[in-house]
Amino acid sequence: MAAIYRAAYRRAALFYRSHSTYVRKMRYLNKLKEDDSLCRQAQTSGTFYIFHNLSPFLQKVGKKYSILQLSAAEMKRILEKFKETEQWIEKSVLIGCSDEHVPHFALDLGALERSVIEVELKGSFTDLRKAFFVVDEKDSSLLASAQGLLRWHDSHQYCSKTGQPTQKNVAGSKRVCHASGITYYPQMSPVVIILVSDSSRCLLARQASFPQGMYTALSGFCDIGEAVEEAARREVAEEVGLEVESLWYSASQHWPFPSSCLMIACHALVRRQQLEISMNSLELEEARWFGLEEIMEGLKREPKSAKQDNGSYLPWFPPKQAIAHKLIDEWVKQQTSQPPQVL
Ligand SMILES: NC(=O)c1ccc[n+]([C@@H]2O[C@H](COP(=O)([O-])OP(=O)(O)OC[C@H]3O[C@@H](n4cnc5c(N)ncnc54)[C@H](O)[C@@H]3O)[C@@H](O)[C@H]2O)c1
Ligand SMILES: [Mg+2]
Repeated sequence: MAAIYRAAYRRAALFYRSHSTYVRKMRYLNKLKEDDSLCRQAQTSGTFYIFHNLSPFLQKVGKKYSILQLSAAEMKRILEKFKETEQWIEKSVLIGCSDEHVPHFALDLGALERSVIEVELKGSFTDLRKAFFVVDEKDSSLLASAQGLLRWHDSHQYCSKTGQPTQKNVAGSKRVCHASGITYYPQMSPVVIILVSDSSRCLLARQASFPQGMYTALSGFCDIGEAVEEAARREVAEEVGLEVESLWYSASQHWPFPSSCLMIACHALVRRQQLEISMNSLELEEARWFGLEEIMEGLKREPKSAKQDNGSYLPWFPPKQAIAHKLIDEWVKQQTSQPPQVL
């Protein structure tokens, strides 16, 4: 028996020595997703981020907003206040873990009285459209993915083939319809976002629904069967009537509005021979070229200071939490650090 334990100990020690903190963490999370009883046990020692009808709970200290992590014991105390049983904990979804393998869960308390929780925990459930932009950047991506997963569960309670209820696994990484045997997995919609440039200017556009004065890069949902490159070329052609000459990938981001998009951000150069914009006015209100100076001024401008005395608005661009901001920033860096490219 002792030999078996020694061998197991040696294997564990080897695993710890030969894998980084990151690898161990990812392996642990993967195990929690696959193993219901391990995950149920993890819920008793994990921390909880709470939501109310998809709005995350925020606390304000001075001018700073932060998200609250409840311990399992605090979570239990809140639920007991409502005479709700711990069964509620089963509704939570796994959203990550610390380097020390403390698992993090998100739980939507939408069925409970909102104001009672707010008074008890000294904070407020805040619409994600505000919360996303006022918390620290790492917290905004955590809120976005937690809300995305909770939203997906909320809207996939029934099997689309049989109409029967689906059941989530403990971690919330899938739902199963036991009548049909179909397994459903959380989904995101791929969206391309493209910053078009003619090498000395870049093209930004606005939709009529945008806040006044805000311009951003072109974007669009990928069609089924399309590669990212094809979607990017099609969107540029559809929205502004230009043909992309070359395209390169920059970065990606999970974007929670209106619901779970995977933003795939690219830079594109268009043919110098055809720089005339032919805007699709069903989708866009305005699309135009911006020079470097105007972009640099727009990046410094706050939405609040964009309104002029005559009622018109000076251009401003999405905040740093949006991947469009990164694309615009990168374009400025290209312009200021490299000689202009000749097509
Ligand atoms: N994070 C950022 O920096 C950033 C910047 C720009 C746009 N976006 C996001 O990109 C998304 C798409 O941008 P867009 O409005 O230009 O797209 P778009 O040009 O494809 O037009 C939207 C239209 O596409 C159709 N559509 C096709 N597939 C869809 C799907 N899976 N979900 C919803 N609608 C679908 C609908 O008719 C919708 O009205 C938006 O959700 C927007 O919030 C994010
Ligand atoms: Mg679009």
